[in-house]
Amino acid sequence: MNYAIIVAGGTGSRMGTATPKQFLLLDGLPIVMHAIQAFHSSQSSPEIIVVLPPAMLPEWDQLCTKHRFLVPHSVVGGGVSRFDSVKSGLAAIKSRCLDLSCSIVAVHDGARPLITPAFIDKTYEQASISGSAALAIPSVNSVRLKSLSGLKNNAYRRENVYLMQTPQTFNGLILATAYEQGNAEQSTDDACVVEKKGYPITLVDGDTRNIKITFPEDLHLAEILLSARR
Ligand SMILES: Nc1ccn([C@@H]2O[C@H](COP(=O)(O)OP(=O)(O)OP(=O)(O)O)[C@@H](O)[C@H]2O)c(=O)n1
Ligand SMILES: C[C@](O)(CO)[C@H](O)COP(=O)(O)O
Repeated sequence: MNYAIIVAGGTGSRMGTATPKQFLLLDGLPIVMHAIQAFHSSQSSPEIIVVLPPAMLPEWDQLCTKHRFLVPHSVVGGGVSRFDSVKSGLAAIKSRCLDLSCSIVAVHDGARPLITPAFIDKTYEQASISGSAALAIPSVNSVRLKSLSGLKNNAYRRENVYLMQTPQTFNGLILATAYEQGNAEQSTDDACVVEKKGYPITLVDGDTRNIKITFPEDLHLAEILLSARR
């Protein structure tokens, strides 16, 4: 069984809008609904769990009705950090899946609306082979690393640097076991959490257009990228 956890429980503080960014409109539809739609359209056809800010739960049905959004999914409340929100999504999967080792679970940012079904399917296929599959793109800029003291910096081979995207997709048991660790709350992505538990991460070529909406200018870029698709 395939599952998708779409994390949309953040506040979007860097975006600076009163409405959390994942509910802002992109081409007339809330950003997070684009991501949900892409998973629904994928051949992997996962059961979709959307993690929302708890305060948003009572309004969600009305938002779906307003936008005639009929894609099947369930919703759960998120936590203070992305880590906590993924855990909420995993708890929902655990309550309905008897054997997690037979499942594949993708985690995707609700703030990445331009993901396509083809890239989603690539991660499910690879995770079913190697247990993990995280989208990543190579750095196109030169890279320097700061020393631990922060006082020096040195050139680093950019060929060795990959920028992580989502979805990040895993065998369900691997992901659930990794998220039981108490010392991984600071991890910024799922690959980090899984790696901390000692599992290897398989990188899958990502897409430069699969941007995360973080700052206001990202929304303008997303509009342009979306119109170029048509
Ligand atoms: N407590 C949280 C924090 C983040 N996220 C989700 O994780 C994704 C990536 O996080 P980010 O882009 O950093 O979103 P925010 O945390 O909302 O943004 P900011 O850091 O600017 O406040 C987003 O889809 C966001 O909604 C979440 O589900 N629960
Ligand atoms: C998961 C992620 O999108 C991979 O690039 C990213 O790490 C999220 O980080 P943020 O600090 O929540 O923006």
